[in-house]
Amino acid sequence: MSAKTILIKVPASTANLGPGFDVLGAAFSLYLTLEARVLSGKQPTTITYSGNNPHTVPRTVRDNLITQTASYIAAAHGTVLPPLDLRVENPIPLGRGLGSSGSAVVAGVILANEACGLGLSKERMLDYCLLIEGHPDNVTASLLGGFCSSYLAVNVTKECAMLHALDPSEYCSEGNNADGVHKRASDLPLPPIENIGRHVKLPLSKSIRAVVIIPQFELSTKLARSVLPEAYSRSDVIFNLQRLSVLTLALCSEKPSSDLIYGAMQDRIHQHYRQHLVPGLPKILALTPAQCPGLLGICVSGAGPTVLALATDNFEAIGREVQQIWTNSQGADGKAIQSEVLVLDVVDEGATWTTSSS
Ligand SMILES: Nc1ncnc2c1ncn2[C@@H]1O[C@H](COP(=O)(O)OP(=O)(O)OP(=O)(O)O)[C@@H](O)[C@H]1O
Ligand SMILES: N[C@@H](CCO)C(=O)O
Repeated sequence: MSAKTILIKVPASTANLGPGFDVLGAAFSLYLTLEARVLSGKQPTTITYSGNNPHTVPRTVRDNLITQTASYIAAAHGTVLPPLDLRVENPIPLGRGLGSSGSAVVAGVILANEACGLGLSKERMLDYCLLIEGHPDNVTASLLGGFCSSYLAVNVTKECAMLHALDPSEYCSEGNNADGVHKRASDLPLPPIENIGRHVKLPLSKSIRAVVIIPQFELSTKLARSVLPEAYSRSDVIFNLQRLSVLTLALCSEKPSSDLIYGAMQDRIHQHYRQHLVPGLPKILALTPAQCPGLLGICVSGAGPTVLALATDNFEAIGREVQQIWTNSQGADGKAIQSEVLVLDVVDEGATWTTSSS
């Protein structure tokens, strides 16, 4: 019998870009890659993982985000994921604001589509990604690529809560299908909704590169979302709306202006509420284009703690300025915060994959 091999490549992403909380996202030139060999018979699924903090990544189908996602998609189509030999290489740091969970969810949806031959369109895959991730910014960029602006056409909060309340053992099988641990779509408490989101891809200026400064500590999105208020004042909402509309166009200008962009990347919806989770953040966000030539604007990447500086020049020098502030700040362990600088491009192409039989 011929063996199927699936190769999947998914970009990292940033989200929010300042005022665009849960709206703006961009795909980065940093990729999770996954090779899946479909095994025959009743062999168990095996997962090998290399990358950032590998010991923290679960290797069982029920606990690993990629296989959990793939199993859910399979179950929602009345089938099970076949046994797999999965090899994941992931340079995207976990829990740092570079969309690692979004990339894992995208990889999981594609994996189910290919391993189970579901024939889903990209739009339908996006529906599932949105349903699982719960907010559109990271997964839209990772799946489709580019600089994206998106909204949810359906309020998925309730449905996401239902999905996350499911015990993965209700829809995951360890690959030995003999145990028959799966539910059919009609048995799942979550009906798979269609057309969940809408998005546009914006033509980001080619002269803009992203400097990401990644501290060595993690911050889970769950925690970073839990500290946000339920309601905002009218003045704070207006503050963000005004900047968001200017920012989206200003970032697409042939000659991006720091005079427009720096102020347009200010935010009152999330960064202030999260700053106690990221030591040194107020000082970092106060860096200006006058102090750092080439800097257009600076913000928290996603839910943090990584900092994103958009720039047209002096990328490494800008990264070093941020690093210096962290070196002079104390982390939770009382020590200076070490960090890594990457200079990345926003990539037009999102997730790609090939499936071959040998
Ligand atoms: N490749 C992966 N394989 C398995 N689990 C993963 C993978 N990538 C991420 N995860 C899971 O997602 C968690 C991180 O998700 P979280 O949403 O907290 O942060 P993030 O996605 O890196 O940041 P942000 O959402 O702010 O961009 C990890 O701790 C891990 O449990
Ligand atoms: N918009 C999301 C991105 C992180 O996943 C947030 O800031 O919580």
